[in-house]
Amino acid sequence: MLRYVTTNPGKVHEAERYLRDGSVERLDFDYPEIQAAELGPIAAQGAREAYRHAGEPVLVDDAGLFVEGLDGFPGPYSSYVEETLGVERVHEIAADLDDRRAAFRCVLGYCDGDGFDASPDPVDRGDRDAAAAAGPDADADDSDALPVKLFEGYVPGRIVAPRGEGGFGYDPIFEHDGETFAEMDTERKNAVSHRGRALEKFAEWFADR
Ligand SMILES: O=c1[nH]c(=O)c2ncn([C@@H]3O[C@H](COP(=O)(O)OP(=O)(O)OP(=O)(O)O)[C@@H](O)[C@H]3O)c2[nH]1
Repeated sequence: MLRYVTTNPGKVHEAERYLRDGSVERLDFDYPEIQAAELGPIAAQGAREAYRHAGEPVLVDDAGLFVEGLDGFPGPYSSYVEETLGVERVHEIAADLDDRRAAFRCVLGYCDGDGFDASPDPVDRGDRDAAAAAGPDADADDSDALPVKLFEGYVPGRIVAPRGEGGFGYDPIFEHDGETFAEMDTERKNAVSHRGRALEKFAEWFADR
């Protein structure tokens, strides 16, 4: 059984379409997240932690909002900023910027405790670089050697005044193609979103392996 490991019901709701054949179940576990400038290393280490906890194949989802005019902030800190400042404050800060372009990114990390053909891609390389930069202690635990396969999704947009009732998180202030994510139904959001794109890549790879 594959476990989709997250504390965020909004993520699970969006993933259901891709995971609905009964072979995946949500596991509500708050795995420890490392601090890093990129999502890849956070998802990779999170997948290892989640696998160690679950003892069966896991998929974790690390996501964030990257605002151009704020040099990518809040990025990997999106969850913390949502909890502390709140989405409305992020919009207020962005409203003063000349450049309100933004992007959502999502990295899914899959770990089954086994080896598989983890052909290097830019995200995988980022993980290795980050592990090297973290110093020798980063490799102290044997589980750090567990291979993790990463899948990335990205969607460009811009920050606008809040509109719409759907979705979760920053959805009301993120506009793509004239609509905010909170104005889209789940199917429409999945068709264009960072998570939908990453899940599509994962589902294709998972079915073929
Ligand atoms: O408007 C949004 N539309 C999205 O599609 C979306 N995806 C993620 N986010 C936000 O970005 C942070 C992720 O943080 P995150 O990956 O650490 O997840 P999380 O802490 O919510 O749960 P977990 O999966 O780690 O348990 C959190 O603030 C999420 O609300 C989104 N906001």
